[in-house]
Amino acid sequence: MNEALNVNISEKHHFLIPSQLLNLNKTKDLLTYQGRIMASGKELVTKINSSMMKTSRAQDVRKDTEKMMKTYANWEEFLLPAPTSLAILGQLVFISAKKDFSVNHGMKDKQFKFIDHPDALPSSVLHSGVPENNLWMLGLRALLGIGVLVTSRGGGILAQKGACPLLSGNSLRSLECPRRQSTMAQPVKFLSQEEAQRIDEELFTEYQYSVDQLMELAGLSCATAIAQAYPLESLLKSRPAVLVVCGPGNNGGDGLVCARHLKLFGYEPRIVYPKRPNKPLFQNLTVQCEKMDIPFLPEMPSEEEVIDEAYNLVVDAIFGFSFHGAVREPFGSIISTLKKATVPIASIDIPSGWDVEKGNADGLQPDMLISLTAPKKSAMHFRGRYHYLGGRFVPPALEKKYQLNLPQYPGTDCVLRLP
Ligand SMILES: NC(=O)C1=CN([C@@H]2O[C@H](COP(=O)(O)OP(=O)(O)OC[C@H]3O[C@@H](n4cnc5c(N)ncnc54)[C@H](O)[C@@H]3O)[C@@H](O)[C@H]2O)[C@@H](O)CC1
Ligand SMILES: [K+]
Repeated sequence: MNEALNVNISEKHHFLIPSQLLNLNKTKDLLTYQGRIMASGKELVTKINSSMMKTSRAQDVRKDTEKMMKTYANWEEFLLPAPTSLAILGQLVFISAKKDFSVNHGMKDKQFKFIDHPDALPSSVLHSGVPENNLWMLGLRALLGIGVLVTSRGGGILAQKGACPLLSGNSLRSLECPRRQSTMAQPVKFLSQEEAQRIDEELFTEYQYSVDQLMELAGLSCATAIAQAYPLESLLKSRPAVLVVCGPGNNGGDGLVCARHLKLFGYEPRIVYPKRPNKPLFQNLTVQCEKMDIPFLPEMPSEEEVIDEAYNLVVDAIFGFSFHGAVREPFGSIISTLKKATVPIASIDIPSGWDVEKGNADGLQPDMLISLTAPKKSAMHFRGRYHYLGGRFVPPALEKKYQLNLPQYPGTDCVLRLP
């Protein structure tokens, strides 16, 4: 068997299975995708056989395997501009794309072209119907805790454990994952409150950064991550309104910067800023927002229904890693209202009101968390959909000193989605 197969697993995603790892005669088992896609062996064999016999023209493919393969394209054309591809054992395993493609059309000798990049092994996984492969993969997955990464054009990673962060890029460069092996062995560090504060201090004193500098990068990361997770076109309300609730410290400052960038990205932020520090940094950030026509609300809407009706998202920039003790007013009431709201909440650095290390099971349960610099211990209790890392400004020497084991950000991106 020397043909690669393209097997549809959902409306949007396709698996590409290289020939050497798939033996149709032995295909008895299941094709699975993280427990979501299941095709019984017999059914799978039938589908695969039917697709293999009808791959000479795209129309045939479309006609006979409508759900399996749609319009054709040379798969190589899609590697650079469109989907993310994965490699395993030095071979391309699958391509996922919103666009349709075919691997059998126009390829020399109908051979599948391998991409030699064994480093990508830990970040991808093959699910084939071959029992031996299944066993092998089960063992490998158990060993490495790896999962499948499926990405789609222009979209973010669809949440897979152990997925190579670089693979969120959409070019062949994304197959390179130079720091992955070390991060597999040493996962990203979750900081204690004291460590977070020491790193913060060191950045300003030893490394001579100004707060404005890092806050700008932190706020930009937050806006970028939000735009990735909640793209404008996905918002349910007709206006892309976002409520940004800012607290009295630097976390609140991150919120102001985030609001400014969200506005530049096309969102309509509105800010609640009840306790404004009397410092030039925060005053300047406030003026910048005002001059960009970002409204400051006179007070927090006290009813959650109002928030749910008017906003697509709430950015929680109330407290960060210096929070401690019981929440004082007016933030106690604000957090209570947010707890009752149903719109997604994106928390900057720490869900406000959470103990920095222990979290808070009865507190806010945000849909998104953007950890800055490195996640704090409380992030282990985060149960929302999107956990991003932002604040790509840590000097390597500082990273090394605190053994942060930060994962590699993709290309020039300032954010990275964590598993
Ligand atoms: N070091 C870093 O990596 C960076 C950190 N940044 C941000 O800075 C944050 C830390 O900022 P801060 O140290 O100013 O602290 P926070 O923003 O976490 O909050 C401190 C403020 O909250 C108040 N507060 C604390 N506990 C309270 C309670 N129980 N009830 C009511 N008010 C309470 C304090 O009085 C103080 O005004 C980080 O979480 C992050 O968001 C970024 O701005 C820049 C880079
Ligand atoms: K926060």
